[in-house]
Amino acid sequence: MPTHVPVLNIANLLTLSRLALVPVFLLALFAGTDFWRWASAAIFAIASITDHIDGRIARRLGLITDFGKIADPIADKALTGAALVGLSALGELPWWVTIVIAVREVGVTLLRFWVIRHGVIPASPGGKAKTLAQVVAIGLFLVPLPGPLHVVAWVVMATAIALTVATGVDYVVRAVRLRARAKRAVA
Ligand SMILES: O=P(O)(O)OC[C@H](O)CO
Repeated sequence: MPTHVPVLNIANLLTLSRLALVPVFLLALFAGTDFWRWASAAIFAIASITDHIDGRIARRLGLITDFGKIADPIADKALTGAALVGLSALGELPWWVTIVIAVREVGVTLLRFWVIRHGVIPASPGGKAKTLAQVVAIGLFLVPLPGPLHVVAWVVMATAIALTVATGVDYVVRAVRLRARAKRAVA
């Protein structure tokens, strides 16, 4: 692993490109035509794929940075948050779903900054599974599915909500433990 890893490396640039795609995605979602609706789903899919790729590249090329550990989940949350708010604003997803997920995602981000003096809490395997479930659920809501298949979208969304809440609680426990360890170390 290189001793000094530049922050502006290919993995972090991919993460930043995911953030840059958020306003483009929203413009397409609210354009109001079938073509742009499919385009919004495609943009969402492309941006979500960069989430998978940036982590792999960072690990394979030894480009892991603290900036990446913080920016990667924030970029994911900006993309999924924009999609959830957009779908709720369009009346296609109940607001309570968006609010439950948003409270957890903002809360975990604040938690990460709360303990940052003591260390970085990277994405856990559960957190990654949660993001995957959210992305698949949102993708199924974005593409115009025939009525019966909408049930599938809801089953995946229910799984995503359960994982969102469970991993949120897990991060609270991790943050409290990290702080307690750090305090014991200076005592
Ligand atoms: O659950 P979080 O906040 O760690 O987010 C997980 C990331 O989105 C995985 O890329």
